[in-house]
Amino acid sequence: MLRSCARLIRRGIALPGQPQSPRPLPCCYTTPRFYSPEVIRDYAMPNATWSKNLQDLYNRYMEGSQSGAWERIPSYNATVHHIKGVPPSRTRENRLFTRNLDQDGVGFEYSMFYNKAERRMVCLFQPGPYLEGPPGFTHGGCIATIIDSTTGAGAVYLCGSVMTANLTINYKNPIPLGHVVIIDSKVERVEGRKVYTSCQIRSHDDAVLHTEASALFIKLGP
Ligand SMILES: CCCCCCCC/C=C\CCCCCCCC(=O)SCCNC(=O)CCNC(=O)[C@H](O)C(C)(C)COP(=O)(O)OP(=O)(O)OC[C@H]1O[C@@H](n2cnc3c(N)ncnc32)[C@H](O)[C@@H]1OP(=O)(O)O
Repeated sequence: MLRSCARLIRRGIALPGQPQSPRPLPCCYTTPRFYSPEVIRDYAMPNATWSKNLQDLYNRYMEGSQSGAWERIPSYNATVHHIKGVPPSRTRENRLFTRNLDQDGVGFEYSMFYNKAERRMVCLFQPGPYLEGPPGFTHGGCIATIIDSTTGAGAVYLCGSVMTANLTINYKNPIPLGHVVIIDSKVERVEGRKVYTSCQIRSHDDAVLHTEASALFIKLGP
């Protein structure tokens, strides 16, 4: 028992009633074991794994972007590239959770469009086979992730840097893997540092309401 407690403490894991001891980052975070520098790519562009439904919706919003109503949001595989601009190649191992797989089509396949006048961020989403929860359906945590990312991107585009403080989700109908859905989010109001957003997920043809959600983001300092 004593020996296993000592082992936990050595690994920096806090025992009940004890503060967590500082410990160095494991080497997998500090040495480039998992990545080699790669050319930066915009993941929000069509690829061969997109279904006709996803491609058709994308084309429709791209037409909307020609009138200036909608703006396509580029998407890279590290959050820092959104904030600091895009270097020619990746230099860090960290990856954005929704863009962390090397193979197209198996995970989060999506593209976002922003409507500034309506404070809306829309995400066209095709969940791949690696996002399974119940057999054949999308995992609820993945649905939460794409809602957080869409409402969060809407809050960022309106207000700058934010963090999610609260996310409330009503799962109404399961989302079959491979089916295309539209995540339609809106900034409802801004009160001081608080940014209130709402969101609905509907099937690509608008026939099924899959999910309803609201999220609160807090604006961060400069
Ligand atoms: C993010 C940048 C992305 C950039 C991308 C750009 C391009 C777009 C591309 C791709 C989209 C990607 C988008 C990704 C989105 C993902 C976001 C996440 O996953 S964030 C990780 C999960 N969230 C946390 O880990 C937060 C942990 N919590 C905190 O750090 C703090 O609690 C924080 C910052 C939320 C607030 O802390 P305080 O100290 O700054 O502020 P206090 O004083 O506590 O709160 C301010 C006000 O807010 C209320 N408040 C705070 N939390 C609340 C809550 N849970 N419910 C209700 N009110 C709350 C308080 O009551 C206070 O209100 P009163 O001013 O007094 O009226």
